[in-house]
Amino acid sequence: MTTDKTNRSQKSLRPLIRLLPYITRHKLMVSAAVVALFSAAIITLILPAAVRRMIDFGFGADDPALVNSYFSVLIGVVCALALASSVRYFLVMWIGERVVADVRSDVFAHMTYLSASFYDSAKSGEILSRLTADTTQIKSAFGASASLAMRNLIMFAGASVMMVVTSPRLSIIVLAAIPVILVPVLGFGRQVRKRSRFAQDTLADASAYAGEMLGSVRTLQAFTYEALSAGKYGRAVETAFQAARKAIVARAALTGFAIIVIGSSIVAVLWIGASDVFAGRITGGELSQFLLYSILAAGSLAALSEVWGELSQAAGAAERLSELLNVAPEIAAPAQPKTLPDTARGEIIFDNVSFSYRNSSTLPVVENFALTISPGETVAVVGPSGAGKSTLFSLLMRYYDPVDGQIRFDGVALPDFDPQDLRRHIALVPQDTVVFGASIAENIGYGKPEASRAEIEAAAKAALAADFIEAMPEGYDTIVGERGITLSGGQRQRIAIARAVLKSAPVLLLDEATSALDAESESLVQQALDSLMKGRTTLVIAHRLATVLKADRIVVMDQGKIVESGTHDALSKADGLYAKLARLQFGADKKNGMS
Ligand SMILES: Nc1ncnc2c1ncn2[C@@H]1O[C@H](COP(=O)(O)OP(=O)(O)OP(=O)(O)O)[C@@H](O)[C@H]1O
Repeated sequence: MTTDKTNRSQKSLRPLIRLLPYITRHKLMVSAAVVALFSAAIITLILPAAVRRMIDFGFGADDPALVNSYFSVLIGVVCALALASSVRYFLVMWIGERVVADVRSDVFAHMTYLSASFYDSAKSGEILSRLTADTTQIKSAFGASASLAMRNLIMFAGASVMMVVTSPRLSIIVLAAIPVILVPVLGFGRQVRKRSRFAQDTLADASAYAGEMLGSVRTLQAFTYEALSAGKYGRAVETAFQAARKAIVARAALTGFAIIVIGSSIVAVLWIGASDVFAGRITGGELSQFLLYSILAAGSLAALSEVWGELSQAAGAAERLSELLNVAPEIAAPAQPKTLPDTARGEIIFDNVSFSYRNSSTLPVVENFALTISPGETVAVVGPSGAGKSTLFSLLMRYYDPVDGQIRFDGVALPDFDPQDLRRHIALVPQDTVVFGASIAENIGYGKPEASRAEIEAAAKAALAADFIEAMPEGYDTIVGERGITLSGGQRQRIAIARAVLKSAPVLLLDEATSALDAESESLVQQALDSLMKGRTTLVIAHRLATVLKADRIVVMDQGKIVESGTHDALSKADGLYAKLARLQFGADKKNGMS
């Protein structure tokens, strides 16, 4: 997604066009900024003409009164310039900040809708880097650079016209130098663009690595991997530095080159101009005026060459953000989605479903899977690791669509629903509960965003979590997760159960924890689950004998297929895969398994 595209479409500033809608949204501010830009440029262009008149008619005619009146007008001009410039600065920076804020929110919002298959191959650190580093580049482009470019373009055009008006002869010398400057500038610009995109890509890769490492810092320390990972990150940052260095070298060379060409043509103009004054072809004032205009024109051109580099960098950043915005969610709502009533029954049918993950080998992970789960029924799925049990859940939640066959919820095929509507009717209690860096109340509230505090507390009670929550320093307002209190495995699970209670969905997907909870936590979790499962269609990936004993039916999966199904007693007698698994996983007899 990154470096492989490094060399693609770097020839233009075209990616910036994608950002135009973000700018045109603020028409008033943009028009005001353009007015301020033009005013500041025009006022600056008046100055050399005023200087010439002062020299020729004030000093030349030995008229101090005229010089005095010029100076007082000049103070007024300076004030007007100051006002126009500060208004321009404010408006232009405002637009830059606004555009970046809008782009950031849009990219993040878009990312939250992308499908599981996108995240199977994407790196979250890299996306974060795009959200922060790339948008910052765009800010500087739309804030400073775009306004500089416009101001300098206006100045360059105005100053060039005024140069020709002042002295066509001298103008020819200056204008002849322009192609000599522009051609290499464009060449260098391309180099800068290519190299800075490479630097940004490398940095994004390094950020992805840092994010992954810091996210699992305990594992990193457990394997004494500190020095190795620091070295790896250091090398990645070094590569980014080297890439940035190359971009800087190209820009430095560009700046030096521009100054030499521009400086020499100014000296040449002065030289020839001086002899013209001696020969009486122009006045001293005209030469000063011409010189000031050519300095303005040259200054604008030099600034433009720098701005070109910055805009090119921003184009790279915009291109990378466009890539993200162009990824369409694979799982989307149909044009006319069917809706599930609040009283949905919760009947689930897997109709000869086959599925394989696109990013791994083409071997089917689920194959011809056929299962009907009646409303209110509890089905336990057991099977060896990698059999495809969790994949069933992913298919039912519609993170992925089957390659073949169909899954139906209350008789309607899943793609006929809006995925959000479908997911609102399924409560998932995962094996590893994710606890967010927020208060306990907010964490439980994930089950139902509009839930009241009383509902949240009732859900916690039903999940047998109220006691440990109330014992915490700030009760339901205690911050947990990142930078807060870390919860134990059993506590996390009860938070997940509370979420599911709050959600009160007709279908419950339960992925039992494999990690051994202590006997007390386990019995609390089990009790909480028992009351949650009542009256709901439940599909449970079972790791405990207690669960399989309670299930209405047990389905045994191996290599994506159902190999056996029935009750515990019937399957134990059959002496197939279940009997083997039961001996290994749940212990040889019921007593062991229940403990
Ligand atoms: N996101 C994914 N991308 C590619 N392959 C995947 C993905 N998730 C799972 N797999 C593969 O699909 C197969 C089935 O995985 P799944 O997680 O469904 O098995 P499971 O029965 O739940 O295993 P366990 O009991 O160990 O959790 C495995 O071979 C796994 O490597």
